[in-house]
Amino acid sequence: MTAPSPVDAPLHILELLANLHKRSLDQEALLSKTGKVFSSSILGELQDQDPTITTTPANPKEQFDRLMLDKFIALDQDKCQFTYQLVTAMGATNIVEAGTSFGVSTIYLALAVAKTTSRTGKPGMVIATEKEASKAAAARGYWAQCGPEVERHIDLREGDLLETLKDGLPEEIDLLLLDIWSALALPTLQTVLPRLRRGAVVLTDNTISGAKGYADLLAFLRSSENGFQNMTLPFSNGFEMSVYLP
Ligand SMILES: C[S@@+](CC[C@H](N)C(=O)[O-])C[C@H]1O[C@@H](n2cnc3c(N)ncnc32)[C@H](O)[C@@H]1O
Repeated sequence: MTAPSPVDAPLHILELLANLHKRSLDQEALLSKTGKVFSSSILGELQDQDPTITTTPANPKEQFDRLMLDKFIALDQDKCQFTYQLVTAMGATNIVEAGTSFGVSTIYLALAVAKTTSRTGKPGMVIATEKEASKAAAARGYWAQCGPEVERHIDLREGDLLETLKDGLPEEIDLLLLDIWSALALPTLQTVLPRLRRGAVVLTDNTISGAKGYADLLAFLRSSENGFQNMTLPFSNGFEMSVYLP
């Protein structure tokens, strides 16, 4: 028998999360033959399905971004629940999320931080990041539906995260969630790295199926001189848990 959800939250939030995960999976099923979205390689599959989509080799990134504008691409529900458990177990209160999209994983992070801050009295914040204004606005709408307990623990930084994460990070970060286009993962880690505390955790989505795109990140994480201990957790498509022990 499957264990019930570990997420301790009011019913309206659990129902909202279930609904958002379903919408995300429905979109992904339509979007990709493999059922998952990893990188701009999705463009070829999209064109097969809808010949009206034109890909211009000169600007595949722009085309990809346009196609992703209304897509959730939410972190899978079991990975979100695991992340919630981990954040709670660590007592993590300073978290960076790259990226945020419509804010599904952010809700789990904020719920876990809220729980720890109310127990310990420590301040805590999820620094969320999204470059698309329309996605950021929708995410804020979902967080408002969750209520002030969730909203007040999220600092959403709109724009390119390589800029928005440059300043104003807490002295010590407990956890970094890398749920971002693979090419951005290593630059994001390098931006946040100076603030990672000893014992901080970096979680990276899809490190089995996306191993090619993540080659530079995985080489960095697995190089002994960079201070990470890594394990690929056996979730669908892989979920890398890297503990920073320099
Ligand atoms: C996989 S989705 C994140 C899903 C989210 N964690 C969730 O579970 O709902 C990645 C998001 O990163 C955003 N993104 C891509 N490049 C970015 C950048 N340079 N700065 C900030 N956000 C970016 C995309 O617009 C997309 O919405």
